[in-house]
Amino acid sequence: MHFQRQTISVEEALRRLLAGLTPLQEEQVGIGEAHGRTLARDLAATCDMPPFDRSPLDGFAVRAADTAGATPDRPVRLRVLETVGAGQIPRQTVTAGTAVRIMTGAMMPPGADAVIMFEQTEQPGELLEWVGVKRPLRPGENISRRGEEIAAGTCVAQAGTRINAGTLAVLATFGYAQVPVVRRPRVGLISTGTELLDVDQPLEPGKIRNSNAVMLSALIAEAGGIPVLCGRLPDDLALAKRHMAKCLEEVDLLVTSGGVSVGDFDVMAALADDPDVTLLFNRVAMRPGGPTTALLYRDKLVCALSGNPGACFLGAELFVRPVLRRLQGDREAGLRRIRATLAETYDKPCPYPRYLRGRLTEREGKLYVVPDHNDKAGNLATLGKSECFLIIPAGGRGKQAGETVDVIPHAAPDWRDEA
Ligand SMILES: Nc1nc2c(c(=O)[nH]1)N[C@H]1C(S)=C(S)[C@@H](COP(=O)(O)OP(=O)(O)OC[C@H]3O[C@@H](n4cnc5c(N)ncnc54)[C@H](O)[C@@H]3O)O[C@H]1N2
Ligand code: MOO
Ligand SMILES: [Mg+2]
Repeated sequence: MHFQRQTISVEEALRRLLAGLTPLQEEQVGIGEAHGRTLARDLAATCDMPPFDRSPLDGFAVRAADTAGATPDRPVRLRVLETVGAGQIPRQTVTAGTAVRIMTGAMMPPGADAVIMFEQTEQPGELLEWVGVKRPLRPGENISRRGEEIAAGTCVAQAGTRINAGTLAVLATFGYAQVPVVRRPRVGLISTGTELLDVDQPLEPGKIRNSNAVMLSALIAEAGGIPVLCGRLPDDLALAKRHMAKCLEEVDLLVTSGGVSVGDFDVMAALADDPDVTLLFNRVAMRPGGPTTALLYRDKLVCALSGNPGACFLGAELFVRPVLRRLQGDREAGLRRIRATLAETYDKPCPYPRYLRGRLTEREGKLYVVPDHNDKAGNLATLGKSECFLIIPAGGRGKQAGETVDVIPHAAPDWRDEA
């Protein structure tokens, strides 16, 4: 068994994982299916936005010069030529002494160079043949100019961007009914452990239900992958190899849980000696999840996470999520770190950096992180409440309340599985 292992940092482990990855192929999806997908190409504005000069208000389109000297007591009266609603094309030209009644979003009539809102005219709400303008306007006032926000040809969405509601609005505006996205990575999931029962099975002595598989499925889907459940494996090396090889044929990446430590039955650890395997790492300087392993099996990536639920969750967030983001072309795949003030002392010493689950709170403009003291690698009761990992550096006596620590927020879990 692999008692001698080279320990590498989390950053180095991530570097090794991402180094060999190239984004998967492009495919086209309808915009209705594009939410949560990742753009495969830069997309440009196909027209100016707005595409024509328009009114941002309900009011009157006028010539600013006509409104000089207007006051509430001495309004300037203009003759109203017509009414233009959004979507209509004005027929009249505004000339000296005239105005056009115009609605928000409607095209500006020729001749007009400003808009006055209803509220700044006499008798707003009444349909009259004239309008009394109660203040002077500057030329150009209250007009949204063609192309003022976005000029045609400008890049409006970049390759590698995760498509959210806002991106969808941009794509729709420019007529992208079909969207070029990166194919979603198919991720095989294998749970190792003779002790595992399915979720719907009654407990038996010495056994536990498989909680990692559904947790990992959800995390994979959140990161844009398609989880492919490849079943459970007893702790048998030959069987594990055969099963893994078969599963790998159908997927882009395999994620396993359990069997990475130095136990007699830790099958994933034993694979390190296999001639078909190139080991990327099998010990990371972190707690929990120190024995987290990554390897290439016949050139396909296998992330072998620790079986302990807390360590498995950490491994998935630190390593599997960035791998999936990179496979989808996200150039910034990696771990976003922020700094926060520790709200409660955590003074357990540890030879490696400790990645504690935590929650973020804000008080008087300052960001605090509250560590989860339910931090044994096998504990899972508080997983659902975790918002981030906070990092207690190696050695020393932990960190005192009030000290600053590095924090890795969980990626916003606003991506539900759309597979
Ligand atoms: N002598 C040593 N023993 C251990 C060491 C060590 O350095 N020397 N490291 C410990 C650490 S740290 C961890 S982490 C675990 C890693 O264990 P494995 O990844 O080999 O995982 P297993 O042994 O298969 O299981 C660990 C634990 O998790 C439970 N488990 C496994 N799979 C699931 C699942 N799908 N759902 C829920 N729970 C699961 C399993 O029953 C065990 O209790 O090794 C330590 N030992
Ligand atoms: O690396 Mo283990 O998950 O600390 O117990
Ligand atoms: Mg083990």
